[in-house]
Amino acid sequence: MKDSPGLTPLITTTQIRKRIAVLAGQISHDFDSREPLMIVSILKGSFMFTADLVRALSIPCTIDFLQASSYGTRRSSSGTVAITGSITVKGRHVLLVEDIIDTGLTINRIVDHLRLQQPSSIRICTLLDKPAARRFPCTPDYTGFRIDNIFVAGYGLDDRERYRELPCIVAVER
Ligand SMILES: O=P(O)(O)OC[C@H]1O[C@H](OP(=O)(O)OP(=O)(O)O)[C@H](O)[C@@H]1O
Ligand code: HPA
Repeated sequence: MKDSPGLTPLITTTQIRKRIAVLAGQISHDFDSREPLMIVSILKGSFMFTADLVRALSIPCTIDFLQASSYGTRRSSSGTVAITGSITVKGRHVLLVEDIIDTGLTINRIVDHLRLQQPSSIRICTLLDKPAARRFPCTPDYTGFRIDNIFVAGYGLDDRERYRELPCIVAVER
């Protein structure tokens, strides 16, 4: 990890790799008999998780992206989610891939947005879950790690656009 004051290691690269292998096994098993799974990666935060997850799957999939932004350069949600990108999910089995579910606002907005198109199913896979921070109900179908209500960065997640490139998850001092 880069030598930066205020960053405390929380989840190592090895722990992430091992957990993704388990998640990918579960997802591959659950969607085995269906048509290609439609992976929808929620940018920016999930770019690294998505890249590692899809390489560990043993089933066919397609990969699309939506960008959702509500934090901007803050450490708390602005309360509104800007969704950009246009994808077609009608009749598809969709797996939303998130880096983190915190208040739950972003994932709820995205699910509502995509349901209008009548997909066959929508499931949620998140690397990190912060249940103690939830303000909008959401129970992910696949979770990498449950964490306390602390601000984290690395492995795609940012603190004011910094640290996305770290290969591990760190806690950020407030
Ligand atoms: O559950 P919530 O409280 O809505 O928080 C989770 C969302 O917040 C982050 O996105 P952000 O808006 O920071 O955009 P980014 O992924 O581009 O960093 C993260 O990537 C999730 O999408
Ligand atoms: O803890 C977090 N870190 C980075 N981005 C986030 N978006 C919601 N929660 C977080």
